[in-house]
Amino acid sequence: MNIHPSTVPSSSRRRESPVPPRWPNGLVYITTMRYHTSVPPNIRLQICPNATPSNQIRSPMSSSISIRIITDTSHPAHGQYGLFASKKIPPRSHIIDYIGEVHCDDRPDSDYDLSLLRTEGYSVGVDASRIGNEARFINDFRGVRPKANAVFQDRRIPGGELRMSVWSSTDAIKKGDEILVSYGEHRVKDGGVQGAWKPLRDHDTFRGFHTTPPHYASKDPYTVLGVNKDATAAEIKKVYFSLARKYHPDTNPDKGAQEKFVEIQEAYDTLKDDKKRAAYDRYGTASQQPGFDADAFENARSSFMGGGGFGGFQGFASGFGAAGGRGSTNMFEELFNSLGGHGSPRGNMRGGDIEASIGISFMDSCKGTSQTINVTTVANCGTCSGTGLKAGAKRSTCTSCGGTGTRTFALDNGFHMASTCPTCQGTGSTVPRGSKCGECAGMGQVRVKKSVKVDIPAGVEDGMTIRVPRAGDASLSGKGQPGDLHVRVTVSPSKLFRRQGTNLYHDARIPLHTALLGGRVRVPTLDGEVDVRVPGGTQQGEEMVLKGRGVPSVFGGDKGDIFVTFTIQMPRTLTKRQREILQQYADEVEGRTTPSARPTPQNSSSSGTSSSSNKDAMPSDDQNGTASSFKSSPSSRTGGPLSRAWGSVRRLFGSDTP
Ligand SMILES: C[S@@+](CC[C@H](N)C(=O)[O-])C[C@H]1O[C@@H](n2cnc3c(N)ncnc32)[C@H](O)[C@@H]1O
Repeated sequence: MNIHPSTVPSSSRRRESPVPPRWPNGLVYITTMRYHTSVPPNIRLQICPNATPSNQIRSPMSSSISIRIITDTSHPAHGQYGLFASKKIPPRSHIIDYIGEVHCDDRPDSDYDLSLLRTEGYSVGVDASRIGNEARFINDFRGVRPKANAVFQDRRIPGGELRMSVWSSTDAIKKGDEILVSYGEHRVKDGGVQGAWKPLRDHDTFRGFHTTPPHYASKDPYTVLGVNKDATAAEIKKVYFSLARKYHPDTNPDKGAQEKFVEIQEAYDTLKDDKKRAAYDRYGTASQQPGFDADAFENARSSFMGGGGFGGFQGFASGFGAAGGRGSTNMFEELFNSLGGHGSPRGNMRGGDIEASIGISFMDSCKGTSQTINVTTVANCGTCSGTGLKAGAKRSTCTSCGGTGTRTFALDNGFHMASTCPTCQGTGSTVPRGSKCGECAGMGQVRVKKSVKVDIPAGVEDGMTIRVPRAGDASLSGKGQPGDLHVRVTVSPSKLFRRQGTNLYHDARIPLHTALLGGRVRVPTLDGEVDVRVPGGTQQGEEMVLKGRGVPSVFGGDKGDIFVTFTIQMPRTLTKRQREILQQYADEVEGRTTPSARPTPQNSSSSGTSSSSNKDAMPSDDQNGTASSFKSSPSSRTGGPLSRAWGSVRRLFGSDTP
């Protein structure tokens, strides 16, 4: 079990870029992602492998966009803002990243919450409702234009952070045109766009996106249409028409017809266009993604792969996959593995860490305790033993990524970036239709509640985190180690002690006569109360130290001390006799003689006894032997008139003489 002080990072202050023109007051403009506390450390690591989130990567298009108020009264978002092209934006160009607050909590009221990733049971969003950049002003195309001219596509930026980026689609965006995306069909209701950008919780197709995923053919178009690689344009067209007629959703009531129809459309879109077909033949499915740049791809190939020949994207992809048979030293493999890995090491990747909190009493924090907490973790499905398959069924290689678990596409700056394959969620394989395990719906994993015993060592402090190894989520592959459970400890404050490190501080209230004459006071310790002797002449605020009675250090070492601070309680009223005696005391202190206030014979003798020894004013250890030092001021050790009045004062104000 490991313990460390809370390390919730206080985000360092960064200089942000100047606010763009027409940025509304009251909104915070940021160019780096902010991470909300709802993002667990393991998820944050998946999104941003580096400790510091990268700055907004300035796209070459950043000077081509501007925020404008929508003045067109026919626009459904009239009076609101939109993002416009201030210069021509070429097709398939990276326009901007969607920057905001990365979070894992539910934000049902935000209209600016865009889904970034779904992983390990978490739905990660980027919410730009209060803080964000220009991308938050991008509207939906419905009611504005017949179709969207931009798409969302996730990507890893140089530095490794996962971002949702906006790209122009296959056509250029003209200067002055509004940049419009599709928020997704489900968001259109009664002619208006409602609650846009919110996550689609239970829709497989939209995994990883709140919005419609960018449209690009993810399957082999030749296979989809059932034509040979060397089929002529006329042959392809003929097959397409016959398949389109067969699967058209208007005429085919089958459940899967619409999906098949879309696949056919996508395949035909690729093969009917000579350029697209040639790109597909050379680079595979990656070539159909927005932003794919064949030249940059070639450059990357020659620089990263040493110019070695390979036949196309699929061949390339297998270069870093487990089954590819290539050496494991190419840079892509290293990059991918460092980003969460989709090559062979992924199979053994440990499960995710989970977090929980626990509340304990002050006394338990000092003495240590053991508690059982209930947590919900991801566990391998008991029915299919984590395979996600029905008995006897087999997984098939993911056709979107060729089994690599990663999709690669080109950025407009010439880099190629990896992102988790949305079809297989990085596993490299999919469960064939009808083969899914009924218990876990093909996931191989289920969420289970379990009890975990957490040993809390003596000395733990408020805000510390205790790590319970391997009590977290099961590994995705079922082969790696489970993640850890991080338990944040909240310690309730004590009414008796203040704590500083291993030392404890206690305020002991003592009556005036005990302070003056000495006496005893009951002082709490971690092992029960002890009787502490108060030296006569104790001053307000003086301290006594009970050595070794403090808290043990959680990191090992000696126990601290208890510091007892004396607070003297003054009587609010005095009887006549008390007043007389005090008057006598005052006279003596000030050198006056008042007959009426002179002490009686008994008083004199008592006073004489006390004054002769003056022992009450001397510091002494308590009878339990715990008090080992006493810090007193020299002024408390005065004798003379004070000592002569001791006997009277003792009789009048108290009886607990030492
Ligand atoms: C992400 S914001 C877009 C920026 C927003 N127009 C603004 O000024 O802040 C999403 C919101 O914009 C509005 N919106 C965007 N596209 C729309 C459309 N096509 N029709 C109606 N409202 C739209 C809706 O109010 C929606 O909740």
